[in-house]
Parts: sequence; C-alpha cells; structure tokens
Amino acid sequence: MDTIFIREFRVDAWVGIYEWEIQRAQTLELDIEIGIPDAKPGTSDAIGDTVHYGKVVERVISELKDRKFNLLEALAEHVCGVITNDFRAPWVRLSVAKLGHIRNVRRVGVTLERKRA
Ligand SMILES: Nc1nc2c(c(=O)[nH]1)N=C([C@H](O)[C@@H](O)CO)CN2
Repeated sequence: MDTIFIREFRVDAWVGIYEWEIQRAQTLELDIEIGIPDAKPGTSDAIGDTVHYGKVVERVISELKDRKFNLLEALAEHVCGVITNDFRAPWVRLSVAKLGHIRNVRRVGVTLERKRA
C-alpha cells in the first residue's frame, strides 16, 4: 500500500496518570503513516484523491487541544479513529512518544496500527 508519512510532529496534549500531568499539557512527538487507497493520486494528480497531510496535522492539533487522557494508548486510539473514519484512510500506524520522562531514555511511548472498519 502507498503511504503518507508525518514524522517528528510535536503537539501539546493532556495525557498522563500523575498529578503534574493532569495539571498541565505536555509536548508529545507523533510519527504517523497513513495508507492511501491505491496509485490513483499519482496518476490523477488531484489532492481530492489522497489524504491531505496538512489537514491531518491541523485536525490532530485540534483534537488534542482540549481532550484529556490517562494513557497514551487511549490518545493514540482516538487519533487513529479520526484518521481512519474522518479521513477515510484504509490503514494507519501511529507512534506517540513522551519526551524525557525517564532518566536515560529520550522517548517512551506506544505504536498502534489500525485498519478502517
Ligand atoms: N503503557 C503505558 N505506561 C505508562 C503510561 C502510559 O500512558 N502507557 N503513562 C505513564 C505516566 O503517565 C508516565 O508517562 C509519567 O511519566 C506511566 N506508564
């Protein structure tokens, strides 16, 4: 499957189980791969035949602005749902990382892969 990628996408979000995380938003780093149906946009050359990556970035920022999650898994599930349902992507792989949370570890997080139902 052809894919679109969005890498090292930094976004502020409310996520975590500890008091300091509940009190303030933190910056996460997302890597997103989005399946696109087939080679159609390569031949049609039309933005309407593909997923507009700029719109995905805007939408993810707005989805995470005011929602609160305990777990990265739940946040990632929500974002995968938006991409498969609202952007009609057949497949998505999303990694979400917290930065500098654990000594000696630059990033910790989760990766989810989902297909459109
Ligand atoms: N599998 C997970 N483990 C942990 C998560 C999580 O979202 N998924 N979250 C935390 C805390 O919020 C932590 O990141 C604070 O530093 C711990 N483990």
